[in-house]
Amino acid sequence: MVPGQRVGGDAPALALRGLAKRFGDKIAVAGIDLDVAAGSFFGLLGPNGAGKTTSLSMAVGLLRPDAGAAYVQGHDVWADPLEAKRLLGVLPDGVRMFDRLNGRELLGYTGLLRGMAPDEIDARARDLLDVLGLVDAGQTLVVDYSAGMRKKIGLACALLHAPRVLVLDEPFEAVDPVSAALIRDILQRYVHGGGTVIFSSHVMQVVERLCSHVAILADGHIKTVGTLDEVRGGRDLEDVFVEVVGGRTATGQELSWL
Ligand SMILES: Nc1ncnc2c1ncn2[C@@H]1O[C@H](COP(=O)(O)OP(=O)(O)OP(=O)(O)O)[C@@H](O)[C@H]1O
Repeated sequence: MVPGQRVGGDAPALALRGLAKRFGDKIAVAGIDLDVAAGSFFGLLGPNGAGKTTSLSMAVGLLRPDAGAAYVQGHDVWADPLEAKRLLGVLPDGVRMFDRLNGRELLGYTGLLRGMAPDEIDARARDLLDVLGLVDAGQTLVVDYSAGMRKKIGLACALLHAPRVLVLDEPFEAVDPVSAALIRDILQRYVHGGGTVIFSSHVMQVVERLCSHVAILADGHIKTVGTLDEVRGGRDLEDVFVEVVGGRTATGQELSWL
């Protein structure tokens, strides 16, 4: 039995074992191993095209890996999807929503798919729309939402069934600062209450402020992983990130014609 398959209280919230994906000649994810302990606030960092979305999509059962496995509290996401997905709340990036529903209907539909009772769905939907500042948008079709509003209704859908593990792809992208502060607060309270959050981001300040643990992904490989302090090593996270991913620095000569 591999460690990720341990079921029970001491199982990692999320364990990835040799997860790999290729698109044609492009190796998007090169066989990654990762353990996220329950109760962690885990930030997945990486430059554009590093493989973050591909990794998270495979980890939550949205994209079938070419090789490897993913376990949520010991339940194999692909072999035992019902139990794994019961524990999971997911905010995917770029996955089409049922956007011809309004916000309230989308939450209602999500709750019914989750097997929740209609009264409970109504009460929680009301709370979530209120907290996320979407009450007025409750009657608006999701197709007419702004990018930030779509993120927020997606987050509401992920939270609705009170999952134990949240996997959020770029939850702060396109969200205004007031909403971002609110989402940070909700997620911090969720982790203090024993939940686990794994999220991808490009925003170092958010990761430094929130995360207990960090991994940096580049070219489909995990380059470094550990507690925030271990990864930072007493430096700015941004400096570590640029060094780890091999970023170029400006010479001042770029686009001289501009
Ligand atoms: N459906 C697909 N078909 C072909 N190539 C893909 C597909 N999805 C992802 N890729 C490629 O796989 C690599 C990893 O993409 P991925 O979206 O996982 O990166 P990312 O780290 O999430 O990037 P970003 O920060 O820009 O969102 C990229 O080179 C991308 O072009």
